[in-house]
Parts: sequence; structure tokens; C-alpha cells
Amino acid sequence: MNEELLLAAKRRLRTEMTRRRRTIPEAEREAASRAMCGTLCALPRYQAARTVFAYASMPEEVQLDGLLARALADGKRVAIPWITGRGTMEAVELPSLAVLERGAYGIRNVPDHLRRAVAPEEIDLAIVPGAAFTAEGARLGLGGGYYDRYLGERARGAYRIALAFDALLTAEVPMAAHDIDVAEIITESRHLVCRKKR
Ligand SMILES: Nc1nc2c(c(=O)[nH]1)N(C=O)[C@@H](CNc1ccc(C(=O)N[C@@H](CCC(=O)O)C(=O)O)cc1)CN2
Ligand SMILES: Nc1ncnc2c1ncn2[C@@H]1O[C@H](COP(=O)(O)OP(=O)(O)OP(=O)(O)O)[C@@H](O)[C@H]1O
Repeated sequence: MNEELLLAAKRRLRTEMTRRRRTIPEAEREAASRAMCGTLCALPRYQAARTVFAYASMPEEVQLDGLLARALADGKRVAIPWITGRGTMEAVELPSLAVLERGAYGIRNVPDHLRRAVAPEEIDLAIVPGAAFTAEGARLGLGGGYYDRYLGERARGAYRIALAFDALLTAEVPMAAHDIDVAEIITESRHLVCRKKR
């Protein structure tokens, strides 16, 4: 598939899947998010991780505030994205949930005066957001290329796990060479360990 067709196919799927995740009722979203975070925290991978890169959830996403609080309480260093430019981001240390303020694209962020970068090589575990996934670990993001660049070029040693609603699993996600997959997917009902296909 050429690049243009690939991007058009991604855009189509993204529109469909972001619509789908917006329609999940809030109570269901909260329950599903709690179940996913519970599964994640039981994993040795999580328990062994010293630095965890996650994200400050937007309303339609898997709700990670509970996970962020738990990881901080577990004594881990927790980092979230800080958008630095078009398609580029850094990981910044999250000192506590209380400091978060609305930033770019309405996503909550660590305010300037508290911002401390975390070196990408130090990230043990990355919790990756996404609009759609396949059981094999292919991922469709929001279209900014932020995670593909950061995980593919900077934090290459980070182990990648996605938390996703069952409804966002799909048979196929168009993937380009630079698209980054995930090693495991946790949904509210399943834990998938993905086989490397590419
Ligand atoms: N919670 C959270 N934080 C995150 C991400 C995420 O998926 N979830 N990101 C994951 O990458 C990065 C931000 N990604 C973004 C990707 C695209 C747009 C954006 O341009 N949104 C436009 C519509 C874009 C379009 O379709 O042209 C908009 O909302 O109006 C914003 C943020 C970093 N932080
Ligand atoms: N590693 C990369 N190097 C150069 N360009 C890239 C890279 N990753 C993505 N891009 C470009 O960024 C744009 C968005 O890519 P894509 O649609 O795959 O993003 P996404 O995976 O949905 O987003 P995100 O990673 O932010 O969640 C595309 O034009 C793509 O070619």
C-alpha cells in the first residue's frame, strides 16, 4: 500500500474507532479502566518497572489516574508526555496528580515550573494509548506520530503495553514501516501477549 492510501485507510479507521470509544458510557468506561489497571498491576513486568511512562487520560480514553496514583504510591518514577513540537514529545516526571493543568489539545500536563525531563533510555515500561489495536499488537494512534517517533527512535528499550477497551480491538490496522507495535494488550476482559509478526 502506498503512503497516501495507507494514511487514508488509517484516517478512516481512526474516525470510526474514536467515535466508538466516545460512545462508551462513563460508568462502563470507569469499570473497564479499573479492571485493566488491576490486571496490569498484577504483572511482574509492572512490579519490576522502576520508571513507567503512561499518560494523562483524555475523557474518552482508558482512565489511568488510578494507575498513576498507584504507581506513585508504589514508589515508581512516573512520566507522562510533554508535547515539544509537531509530532515530537518528551517524557516528563509526574510529581503528583494534583499538579496537572490543562495544556496543548486540552490534555492535562505538568506545568512549566515543575517540568523535569526523564531520559527515554530510563523508561522500563510504556503504557501506550491508541484508537485501535489488533490482537497481534498493531496499533493505530491519533495521527500525530508522537508515539511512533518517541518509542521507535528514543525510548527503544521500553517494554510496550496497551490498555484498550474490547471495542477497540479490530481485525486489521494498516501499518507503515515506522509504526510501532505493542508487546501486550490488556482489555477489560482479556490479556493478550502479542506474537511478533513483523
Ligand atoms: N492522553 C493522551 N496524551 C497524549 C496522546 C494520547 O493519545 N493520549 N498522544 C498520542 O499521540 C500525544 C498527543 N497526540 C495528539 C495527536 C493528534 C492531535 C490532534 O491534532 N488533534 C486534532 C485533530 C487532528 C486531526 O484529525 O487532524 C484535534 O483534536 O482537533 C492531538 C494530540 C501525546 N499525549
Ligand atoms: N518514526 C517516524 N518518522 C517519521 N515520520 C513519522 C514517524 N512516525 C510517524 N510519522 C509520520 O507522522 C504522521 C502520523 O503518523 P500515524 O498516522 O502513523 O500516527 P499515529 O501512530 O496514529 O499517531 P501517534 O503515534 O501520535 O499516536 C504520518 O505522516 C507519518 O508518516
